[in-house]
Amino acid sequence: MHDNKLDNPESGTATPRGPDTKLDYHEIPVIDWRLSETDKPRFLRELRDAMINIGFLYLGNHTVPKDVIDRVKEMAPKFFDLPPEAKDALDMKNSAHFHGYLKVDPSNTNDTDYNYRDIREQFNFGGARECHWRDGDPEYLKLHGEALWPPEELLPGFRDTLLAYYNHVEDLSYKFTQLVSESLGLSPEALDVFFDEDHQKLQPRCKVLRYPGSTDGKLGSGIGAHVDGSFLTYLLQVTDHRTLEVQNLSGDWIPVPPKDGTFVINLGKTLEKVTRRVLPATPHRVLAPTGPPRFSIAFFSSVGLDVKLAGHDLDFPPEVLNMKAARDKKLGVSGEFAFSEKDNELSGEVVLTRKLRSHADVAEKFYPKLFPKYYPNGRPEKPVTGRKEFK
Ligand SMILES: O=C(O)CCC(=O)C(=O)O
Ligand SMILES: [Fe+2]
Repeated sequence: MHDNKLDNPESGTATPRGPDTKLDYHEIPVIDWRLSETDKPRFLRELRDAMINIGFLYLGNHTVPKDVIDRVKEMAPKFFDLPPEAKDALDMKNSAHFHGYLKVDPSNTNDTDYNYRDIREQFNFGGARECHWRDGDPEYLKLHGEALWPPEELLPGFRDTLLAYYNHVEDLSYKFTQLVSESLGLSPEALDVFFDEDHQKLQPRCKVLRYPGSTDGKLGSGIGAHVDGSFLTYLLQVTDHRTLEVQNLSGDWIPVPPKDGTFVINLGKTLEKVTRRVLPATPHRVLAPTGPPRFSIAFFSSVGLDVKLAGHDLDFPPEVLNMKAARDKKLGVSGEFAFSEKDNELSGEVVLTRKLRSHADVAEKFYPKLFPKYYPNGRPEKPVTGRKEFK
C-alpha cells in the first residue's frame, strides 16, 4: 500500500519543508533494543526523539533470532526463480485475501513529477489465519485468510521459513509498540485500544520484494516517493544495495544502507492519524538498482479491522506535545490536525475499499456484491497501479 504524497490526495503529506533546521538529519539513528532492558530511560528517550523528529530508525539487537533472519534471507528470494506458471498460479487474482504474487507491470507508471517508473515484483503473505467470513458477514472479514503458498515440493521449507520469520516479527511488533507508547509518556498498553486483545482481528501483512533493476538507461524507480499506510513498517534489507532512501524533514533524500542485525523501522499513516501527527508518517523511496536485483522483506503492522482511527484520543503529556510543537514550528507547518470522514469508518472497510480499488480482478472474482460499486463500467482494461493501495 502506498499513499503517494505526489499523486494521492488522501496523503496530505506533502508537508512544506522549512529551511535548514536541527531536524535536518543526514543519518538514521540506531536504537539498541538491549537498552530497553539495561537502561530503559535512555532507550525511551532515544526512541521518542527518533519517532517524533525523524520518523525512521534502525532497531539493533532485536528479538528476532539471527538464524531466523539468515534463513529467510536465503529462502525468500528463491520464490522469484519459480517457473512462470508456478508464479502465475499464485497470482493475487486467485486470493480473496489479497495475498500472492504481483508481477512487474510495465504499465505501472507514476510519480510523473520525478519521471519514475515503479519496477518490482512481490510475493504478499500473512500469518496462518483462517477466514471466518460467512454469508451475511461484513465483506471486510474476507481480508483475513490463508496466504497462497507454492507447493512444498517446488520450494521445500519456503512456507515454514517465511511463517517463522513472520511470527517473530509480529511478536516483536507488539512489544515494540508498547515501548513506543511508553516513549510518548503513555502507559505501555495505551495503544492497545487500536488492537484487539488476542490480536485475531489484526492482519499484519508481509511482502517479499524483488527489484530487478533498470536496463533501459532511464531514471528508474523501484518504488517512488510514498508513505506507508501501515501502523509501523519493519523492513529487512536482504541484499547490500544502498538504494533505499528516506526524506528528512527538510526535504533531502538520505540513503539508508543495510546494517547487519537491524530492522529499518518507519512510521505509517495509521500511526500518524491515531497520534494526531505527534508521529508523522515518513516519505521514502527505493531507486532501481543497476546491477543484480535487490531483495527486501517488508512487514506492515496494522490496527484491528473493527477499529475507527478517529475513535480514541490519546492523552499525551505536555513534554511530548511540546516536542511536537517545536518540530512543527521549526518546519513552519501548522500543528493543526483534522481527521477525515473515513477515519470514522471501520478500518476494515477503509482497507478493503483501497484494496478493491487497486485490484479489480480480485474485486470481480471474490467481491461480486461490491464490484459494481467500484467498477460501474466493468473491469478496467489496464490494471490500476498498486501504488495507491495501502498495506
Ligand atoms: O524495499 C524496500 O526497501 C522498501 C519497500 C517499501 O517502502 C514499501 O513496500 O512500502
Ligand atoms: Fe514503503
